[in-house]
Amino acid sequence: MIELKNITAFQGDKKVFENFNVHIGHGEKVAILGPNGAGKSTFLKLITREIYPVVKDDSHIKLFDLERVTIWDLRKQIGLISQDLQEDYTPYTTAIEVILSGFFGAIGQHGHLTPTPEQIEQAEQMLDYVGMGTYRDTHFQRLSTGQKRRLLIGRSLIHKPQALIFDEPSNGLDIKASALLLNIMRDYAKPENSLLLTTHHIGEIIPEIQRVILIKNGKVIADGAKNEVLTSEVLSDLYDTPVKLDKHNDYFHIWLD
Ligand SMILES: Nc1ncnc2c1ncn2[C@@H]1O[C@H](COP(=O)(O)OP(=O)(O)OP(=O)(O)O)[C@@H](O)[C@H]1O
Repeated sequence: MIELKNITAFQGDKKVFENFNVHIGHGEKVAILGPNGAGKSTFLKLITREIYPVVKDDSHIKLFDLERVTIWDLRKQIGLISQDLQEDYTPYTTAIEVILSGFFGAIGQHGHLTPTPEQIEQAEQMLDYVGMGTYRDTHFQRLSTGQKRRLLIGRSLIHKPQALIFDEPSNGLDIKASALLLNIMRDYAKPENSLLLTTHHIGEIIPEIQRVILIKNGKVIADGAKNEVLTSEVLSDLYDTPVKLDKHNDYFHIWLD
């Protein structure tokens, strides 16, 4: 479904990746871990076409089995959560407009994007699902960080995408909202749906995520089955910090050693 081959990519003047290779198949659920600055968001931004790789003969990015995919096709296929997206919303967008914008792959609701009555009804149900029903017409600027994040979660799901791309989705969420996020991811993680999650919270790797990719300094240092990749030694090395890892009910927990 997603193939990055021999990718070289920059963020500003910083070369983040050189000959970077990753392949993710249909229906895979994958967690991407790595220290700050490792390249996790850059990887996701290559997929969402927020940044483009250096053009080279032997490199390509294939998305949804297409060499060429328009940004609009892409937005129909994926549901996205990222900090950048949250920052792109204008202050006067209302909560329901944030959700509705997901139908159009747009940031906010503009005059030329007219939702149908069915879409409005679905958006209202989604507001309830993410616990934001009482904020239907509240402006984005009047919401807390976690409330904004709940709206983005709703926005990412409303058009029933075949892949969710969640870049640190739990930023700013309280315990109840984090639990809601885990439930939402588990609900979504059906065999036909794909999920790519970056997180610094190991406990967010839901049981349905079976593959973990570790990135450090722009390189994949491990990629494989969760139970093989995630060990105290490997994570201590990844974060240059001694940590202990434990597993309980198919969830991992980490603490400082
Ligand atoms: N807009 C930018 N201009 C220049 N360099 C950037 C820019 N954005 C990111 N970088 C650099 O690119 C590298 C990779 O950043 P990236 O955001 O992909 O890391 P990350 O693994 O997502 O980190 P974090 O866990 O902190 O979110 C870092 O060295 C960072 O400093």
